[in-house]
Amino acid sequence: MQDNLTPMMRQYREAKDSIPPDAVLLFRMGDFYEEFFEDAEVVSSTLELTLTKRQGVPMCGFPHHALDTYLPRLVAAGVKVAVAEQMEDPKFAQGIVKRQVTRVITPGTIMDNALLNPSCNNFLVSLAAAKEKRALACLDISTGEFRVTEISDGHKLCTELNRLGARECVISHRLAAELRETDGFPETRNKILWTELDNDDFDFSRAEEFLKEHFKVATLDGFGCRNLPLAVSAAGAVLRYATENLRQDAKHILKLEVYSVDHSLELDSISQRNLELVETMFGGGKSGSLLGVLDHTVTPMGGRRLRNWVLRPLCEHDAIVARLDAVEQLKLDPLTLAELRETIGVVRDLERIVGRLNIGSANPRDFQTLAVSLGVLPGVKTLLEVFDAPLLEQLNNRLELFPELSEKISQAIADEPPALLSDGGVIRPGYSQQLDELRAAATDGKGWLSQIQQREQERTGIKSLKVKFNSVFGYYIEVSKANLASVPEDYIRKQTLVNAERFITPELKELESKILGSEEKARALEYQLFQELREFALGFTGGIQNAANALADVDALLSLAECARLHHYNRPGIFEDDRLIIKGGRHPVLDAAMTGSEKFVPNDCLLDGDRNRMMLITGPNMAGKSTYIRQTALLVVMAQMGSFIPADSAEVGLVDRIFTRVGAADDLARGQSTFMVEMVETANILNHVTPKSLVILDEIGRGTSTFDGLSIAWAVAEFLHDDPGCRCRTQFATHYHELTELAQTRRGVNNYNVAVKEYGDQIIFLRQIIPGATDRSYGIHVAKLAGIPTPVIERANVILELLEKAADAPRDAIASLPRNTVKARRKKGREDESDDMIQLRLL
Ligand SMILES: Nc1ncnc2c1ncn2[C@@H]1O[C@H](COP(=O)(O)OP(=O)(O)OP(=O)(O)O)[C@@H](O)[C@H]1O
Repeated sequence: MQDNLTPMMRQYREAKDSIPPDAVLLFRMGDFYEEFFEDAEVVSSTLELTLTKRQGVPMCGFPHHALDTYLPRLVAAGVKVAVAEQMEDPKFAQGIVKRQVTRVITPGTIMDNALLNPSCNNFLVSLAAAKEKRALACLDISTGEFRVTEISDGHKLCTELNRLGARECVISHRLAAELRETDGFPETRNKILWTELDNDDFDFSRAEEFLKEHFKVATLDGFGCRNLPLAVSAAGAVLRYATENLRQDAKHILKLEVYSVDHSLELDSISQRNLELVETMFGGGKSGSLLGVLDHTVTPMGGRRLRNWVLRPLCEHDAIVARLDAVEQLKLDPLTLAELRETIGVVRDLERIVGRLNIGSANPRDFQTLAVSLGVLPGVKTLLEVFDAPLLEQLNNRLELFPELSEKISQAIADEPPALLSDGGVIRPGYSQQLDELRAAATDGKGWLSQIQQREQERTGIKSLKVKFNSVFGYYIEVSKANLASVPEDYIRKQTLVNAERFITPELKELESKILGSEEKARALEYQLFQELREFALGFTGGIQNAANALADVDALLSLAECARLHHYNRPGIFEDDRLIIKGGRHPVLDAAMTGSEKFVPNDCLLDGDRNRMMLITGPNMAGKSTYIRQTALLVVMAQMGSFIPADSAEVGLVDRIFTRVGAADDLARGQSTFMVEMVETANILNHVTPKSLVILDEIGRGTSTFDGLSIAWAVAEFLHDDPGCRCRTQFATHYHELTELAQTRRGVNNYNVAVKEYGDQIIFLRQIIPGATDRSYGIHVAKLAGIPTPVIERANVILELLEKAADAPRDAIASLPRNTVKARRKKGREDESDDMIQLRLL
């Protein structure tokens, strides 16, 4: 079969065999990238290109210069793409042109700037598993970040996968089968491309050897990998996969860091979404999220770092205080703060430029931006010297300077270099004498020839003397027969014609060798000089990565200080106990958005251990309950990431996890009902909460019958308050007014409500959280505000009155019930419910 193929098709087949089976191959043929067979169908339908057929073979293609447009579209559509380039100039090829797959682009191994989001990391992760243990390695090949951790708690693993926002995950066939069986990682499954690899790729010895070879070390102990065999398996597998896709060693991956997820406040994917930490709930992007308010970073690295801080607040007192000290000093010196932000704003994406330099895909402009970025570092250092906060001093010490490299680049690269090296004009005039001569030969060649012609005419007195060119002799001087007597002795005769003779001179020949091919030679020399410069720059990879890392931290701290300054935030106190006392707290997003006449109403929070462990918040619809409890969680996130917060004062006892049960986002895709989702989320909280956690509950049990819902809500509240494994800080917003009676039997439960004023049949929301319970929801008022027709509103009022009368009985009964009689309570609830139904039907 293979033998019947044309040589070109055989070459195509070989290339296809060398790439993953699910990747499409863009095969360079002259000025086009061509696709064949199923690949042609995928590409034509994704890019809406014409699908043709030649000898029954489906084909599709596009011009080579359209690659930059089409490649991002294919990758964005989730297609894995392999590119096979022509490895020699077809003009000089003997036989069929050599072609080779130069890269395979999958969502996790993107290097092209056009395909990357500057404000997010692009993580490729891998999972390795053995018994109950899991290891997760994450690699951002574009920035050079490479980390690994071992996690035994499946919940934490899901959280971490979500937090990383991984684009692609590599796992062994074996683990994939296991996950499918156990329905592992449900919430992350759809967002990630799962790539299955051979089980052997995760073999410990193979992975260890690969990593040792990559890092050129004899042991991985230096990276902290001792006794972490699973971590080594995951890390080896992911790096090997990435380098295989890149078709080269990723030299800028200089270290592997071992980290622990326990060093940060855990925010599971549900809380990440509910609290709208980095994007709004319904795919609305960053604007409107907490990050949207906090992000005043001026570099892409800083933007990514701050995003990371929001998703990974700290759990350690000293580390938080160190950040707060830095933010405080920066905030107190607004002039230096502004100057630092302006100076750092010049720095471009150093991490990714260094990545491209190492992979060989950096373009001339990357060098220019590298030089400009490195050029501002001395200024940044001087400005930072003003401060003595230990963290700022530490970061300043990590900011190495690179005068040699900046200078070399400034000398070598032209002021406005083209984007492509092949366009020429990249190297600055004066950098290489040889290059200057070649360029001059190419551009000035014609001028020199006419100068020689004029000079020789004057020297010999032969007016008709001409400098000419042909492909046999190159450049020559032609003198007519009549003037031969005046030809000087240094002319060397080459040819005699009927009416003229042709001569050459040593000077003319020297010039000829300079002019001919000078353009091509100039380009080759430019390429060589560029490569030399690249080699030189590669020597600074580690140093630049360190500096970029420190700059990212500085930029993130500047951003927090700027935000604190703009929105009048204050420094929170951080404590090791379980207090959470906030005075005059504001919701960061709403507070920043309400800049008009209507101002956000500040509220307090009092959770300080035994007597104040649970705040039960009742109050009308639309009063601000959800806003208030989310605000509490957001303020804790901000405080623990080292930010000042929108509050008059705050004392935050360290929180280990924040759990939220807010709203009811249906999960129709996974076939779960609203109530089921609510219960799964609640179960997750009850199973994982610890005494150091903060739990935010916005109504529980709304999705089922009133008494089932109330019973569940009641039992959950009791469990959170009483169970020795929980006893956590809780804010519980509810419309089940019966629950307020818990405050009478539970020492740590306190009632609060949201104040409203009534004017006739109108209500005014005061947005103030005040102590005490309420027994009114004003739901019908809100329904009226929403435009429900008057007859329906009137009828609802009548029904409400009846129901309230009927409900008095069960409420009294429930309040007096002991904890373990939920079943009986439920039964009673159903009986009451049916009484209500009978009355309704009678009305
Ligand atoms: N403290 C505040 N200051 C000013 N406006 C506020 C405040 N709190 C809430 N709001 C405004 O009130 C609106 C309704 O708030 P929220 O959704 O929190 O009410 P709710 O009591 O949870 O309502 P429901 O019980 O119907 O879910 C918010 O969208 C916000 O615009």
